[in-house]
Amino acid sequence: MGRKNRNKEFTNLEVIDAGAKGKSIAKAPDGKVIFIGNAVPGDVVDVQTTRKKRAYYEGTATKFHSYSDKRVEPPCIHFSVCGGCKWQFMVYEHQLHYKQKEVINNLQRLGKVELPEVTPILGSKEIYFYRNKMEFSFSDSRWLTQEEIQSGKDIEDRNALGFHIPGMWDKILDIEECHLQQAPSNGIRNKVKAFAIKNDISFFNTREQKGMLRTLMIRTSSTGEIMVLIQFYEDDKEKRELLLDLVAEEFPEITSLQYVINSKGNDTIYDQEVICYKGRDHIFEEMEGLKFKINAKSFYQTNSAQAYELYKITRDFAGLTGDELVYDLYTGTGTIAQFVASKAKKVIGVEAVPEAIKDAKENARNNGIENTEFYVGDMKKVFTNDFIVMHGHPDVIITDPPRDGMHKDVVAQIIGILPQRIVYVSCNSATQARDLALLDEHYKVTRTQAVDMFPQTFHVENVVCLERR
Ligand SMILES: C[S@@+](CC[C@H](N)C(=O)[O-])C[C@H]1O[C@@H](n2cnc3c(N)ncnc32)[C@H](O)[C@@H]1O
Repeated sequence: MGRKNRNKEFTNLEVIDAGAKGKSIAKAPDGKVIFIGNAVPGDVVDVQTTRKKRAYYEGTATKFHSYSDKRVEPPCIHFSVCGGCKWQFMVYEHQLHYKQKEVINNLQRLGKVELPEVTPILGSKEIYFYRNKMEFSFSDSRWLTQEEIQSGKDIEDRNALGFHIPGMWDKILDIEECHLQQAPSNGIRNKVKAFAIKNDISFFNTREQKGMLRTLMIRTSSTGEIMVLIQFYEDDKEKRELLLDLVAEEFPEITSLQYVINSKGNDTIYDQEVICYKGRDHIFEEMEGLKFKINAKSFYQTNSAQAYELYKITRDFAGLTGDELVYDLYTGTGTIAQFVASKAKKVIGVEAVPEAIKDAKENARNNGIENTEFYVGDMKKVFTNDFIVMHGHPDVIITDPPRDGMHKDVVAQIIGILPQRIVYVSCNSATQARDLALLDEHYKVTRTQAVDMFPQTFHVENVVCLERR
């Protein structure tokens, strides 16, 4: 016996807001909220629910009675299928409005934060082609469009080089043109695919775990350098070198051509040997005369221009006079630490990834910075009383944790040592709000500034300055 379809249909609903995870919001006649993925605030739609929870529904707009004036025609041909730029159909100013609203909402509702005057969110000058790093996956089972399926034809070309279909680990959407990374990113990706097909180099099959080509990573930098890394699963030296030579010949502007042979189950390269085939094994990014060496495994903020803005705000909020001992928690490759170093007495960076700390030390040395020190380890284990005794009591803590926010022991440790000022940089204002609530007894939020690093998505960065009460 088939399961009863519990999905509901609602007609003529006005979409009233956009909320968490980028979904738009309407109210059902029973008063519950409906989260809708394919509508913009201001649209009037019929909705088919796809999921029912105690407090809300999830659904899809099936018919549009009228379109919102917040809509814009998405420039990308892959828009409706690709999960990458979910807000491409919304005018950029409105994207910014909803991002700012989300941050304020989280800080006030989840963090119970008493907010100072909120300055407007800092939008990105470039709203397309702003990313400096993209990763594409190869697959021999390309995602088929509705038209292809309905045509009933036998489809021979199933090779794809592109992005995972949201929620489907084994299906890749073939990408012809992506609007996220500047040239020659699209050219390189399309040529790599064409060369591989022409020379019969097999694409990866996720289910059967076979095939040669696995992933392609392209990194570009503001200095004009380009890194290309091809990850192979099975290896065939002759074919591998043929492909790499074709790419090098076609794109002489590539300054770093590398590869990995990775026959393990997952395709992360962090525990793999990266082999440099042509050029250098790194590229450089530059900011205010500081140079940051980036290798294939290095973390670097993916929107370089907005990262510069974010770091300037962070430095400004830190209010340094040259006398302060600063801790830069979750320092990554030490970019913030080096960016503020000339304004502080000393900066101490802590980070879990050993390679990042190695880069941080090397970059600081190459930049002639002598007042930074970097330490590796899990924050809650490294950032202890003994560490403070050894390295000194911080006047200012800058913290830039991953999406999960700070571990509660790290927050407790900050409360234990009570620095005068904290600058909290966050890519997830919900976890930031949770941590601010824990700090509230001792700290007052004096400044807050949202920064848009990822136009066309619902993601937003937020910087908060906290002063001791
Ligand atoms: C958002 S990034 C910040 C990077 C850096 N501030 C920047 O702007 O380039 C967060 C960093 O926290 C590190 N991290 C994550 N969990 C950690 C932990 N438990 N202990 C220490 N570092 C951690 C990550 O490796 C990553 O480099």
